[in-house]
Amino acid sequence: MLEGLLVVKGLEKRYGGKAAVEGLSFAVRPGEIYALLGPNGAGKTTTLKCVVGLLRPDAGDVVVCGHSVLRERREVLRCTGYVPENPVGFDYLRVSEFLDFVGALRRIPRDVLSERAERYISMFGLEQYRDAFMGELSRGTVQKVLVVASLLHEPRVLVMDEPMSGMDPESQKTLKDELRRLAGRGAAVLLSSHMLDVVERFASRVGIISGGRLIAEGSLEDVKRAAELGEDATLEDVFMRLVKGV
Ligand SMILES: Nc1ncnc2c1ncn2[C@@H]1O[C@H](COP(=O)(O)OP(=O)(O)OP(=O)(O)O)[C@@H](O)[C@H]1O
Repeated sequence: MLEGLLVVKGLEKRYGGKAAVEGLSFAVRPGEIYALLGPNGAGKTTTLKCVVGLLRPDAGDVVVCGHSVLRERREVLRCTGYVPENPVGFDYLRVSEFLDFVGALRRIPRDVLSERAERYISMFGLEQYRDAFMGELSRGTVQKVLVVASLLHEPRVLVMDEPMSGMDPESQKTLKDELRRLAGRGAAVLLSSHMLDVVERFASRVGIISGGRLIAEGSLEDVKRAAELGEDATLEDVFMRLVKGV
């Protein structure tokens, strides 16, 4: 039986008649950074949207912090921080207003919110953007603000869809360090990524999906073995072998 802070059980999602995700099961345990990998259209975003209840699965369920996303989405959202693939709206809010808004939504006491927001603003070098409108920020800067917003309520579970895309190397490092720190304190991190070289050094486990199905899972060593590759193989070699058959 799968156990973890986040458990995906027999997930299936269809668009029209076509399955985007089929029979997908995996778990992310406390302290783990789990990277979902796969080619374009493999079903990563669909999976993450099902995890946070943005999409309703056609079969299966996701249990986060012991709560079913089908029946207890509110509880799931309470213990989860989510970074979507594409930024959503809020162009008319200043960065500080957006973070206040998220803090209010999360019912974070004002003084706590202000201390946490300031810590993250300084960590991600966002000081000069406090008064900028979300709509006038560069893509990478919006990404940093969305990451900060997802961390404000100190969630036990983090679900991040390509969180490093568009971020400069310094911010990528900051984010990796912070996610490692949070995982070290018992958080479960689920992220999708195309950055195999980053994931190789960063993730505790990977799940490789193709055509909506999990084709390999485990530590780097595990997936190398699954791909029948030697010690020197990289995650890119594993990916190419398992996904492309080369
Ligand atoms: N709203 C939608 N309507 C119809 N089909 C969709 C919709 N969203 C996704 N799909 C299809 O579902 C499949 C999985 O898409 P998904 O976005 O989950 O893949 P992904 O692994 O996140 O891809 P990428 O790496 O390109 O972000 C694809 O075939 C895609 O075309």
